[in-house]
Amino acid sequence: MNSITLPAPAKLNLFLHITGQRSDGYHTLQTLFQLLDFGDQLHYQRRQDEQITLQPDIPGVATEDNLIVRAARLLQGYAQQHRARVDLDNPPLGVDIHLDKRLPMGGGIGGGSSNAATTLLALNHLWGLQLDTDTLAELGRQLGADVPVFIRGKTAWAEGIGEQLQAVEMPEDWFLVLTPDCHVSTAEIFSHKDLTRGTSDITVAAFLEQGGHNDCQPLVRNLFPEVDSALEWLSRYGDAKMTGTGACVFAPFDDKASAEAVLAKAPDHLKGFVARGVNQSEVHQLLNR
Ligand SMILES: C[C@](O)(CO)[C@H](O)COP(=O)(O)OP(=O)(O)OC[C@H]1O[C@@H](n2ccc(N)nc2=O)[C@H](O)[C@@H]1O
Ligand SMILES: Nc1ncnc2c1ncn2[C@@H]1O[C@H](COP(=O)(O)OP(=O)(O)OP(=O)(O)O)[C@@H](O)[C@H]1O
Repeated sequence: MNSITLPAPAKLNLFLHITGQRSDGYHTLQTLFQLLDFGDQLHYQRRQDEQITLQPDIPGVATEDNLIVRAARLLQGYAQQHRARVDLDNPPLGVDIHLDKRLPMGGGIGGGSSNAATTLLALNHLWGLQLDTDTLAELGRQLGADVPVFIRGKTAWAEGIGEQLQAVEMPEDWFLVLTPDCHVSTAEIFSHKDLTRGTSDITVAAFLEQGGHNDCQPLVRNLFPEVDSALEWLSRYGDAKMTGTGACVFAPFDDKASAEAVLAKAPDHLKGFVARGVNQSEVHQLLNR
């Protein structure tokens, strides 16, 4: 196989409870990662040398820092180390990558993390590495706390720092996601003195019955008026919440038409998209074919 095209789906955090902080600074949390059927698109073309290229650049993100390039380099290094001992005649591990970016950055919908996960999955396939899911998830974890859920490709309950995952079947609701025009830094929110860090653990059953909240939401609302006004507007039509550390906000709807009807009413400055919640990522469905 010489080329492959795969999506990089977005996720929503249906709730996000911060339950504590570890000695390394990372926060322990509970969340429900809901995968969506909407995202970026990536195309991978094998090269006959060991170079890794990415087009087009993301404005404001240096190529070396791009999670797509970092994921490709990490996998290349891992494969070179582990393959060399087995077979020196392997074809070169190089690739030209093309990115069609649709997801807003810093939106709390996991765009960068999903790009990284799709890249690990795609190159494992394209380069014929046959690494198992646990190995890919561990490589992904080194790139970001949100990468493993996209590697496993299932809507999931998460604990720990977000890496302990348990698949959960959710009703495949439709969501209206609004993308306020501001960029929220995850690191800034997690290091803020006013973040609530002591929410008690709940069970999956308790969440399914009573729901949950997002501990980052009050803080982000205070810091970013754009998020505050998006939440206020969407609350008129549904159960509006923020995802992750923001900036995106969302509400569930029974069907696509209802979600689209609300989006059509949004004031000009409020952009967004309608997507369906899925229990399995489209990436895995395509790779399994
Ligand atoms: C808040 C969530 O979006 C929920 O889905 C994620 O847990 C964030 O995951 P992510 O964007 O992949 O985060 P990373 O890139 O690993 O970390 C960004 C920064 O957020 C902080 N961070 C992240 C995850 C976590 N459980 N505790 C943290 O304190 C760390 O300061 C870290 O430097
Ligand atoms: N391929 C990429 N796509 C998006 N962002 C990237 C990428 N590579 C690096 N980044 C950097 O990562 C930052 C976070 O991007 P991302 O879109 O994952 O945010 P997010 O949606 O808030 O993610 P999360 O929900 O995982 O916190 C961006 O601001 C950008 O600087």
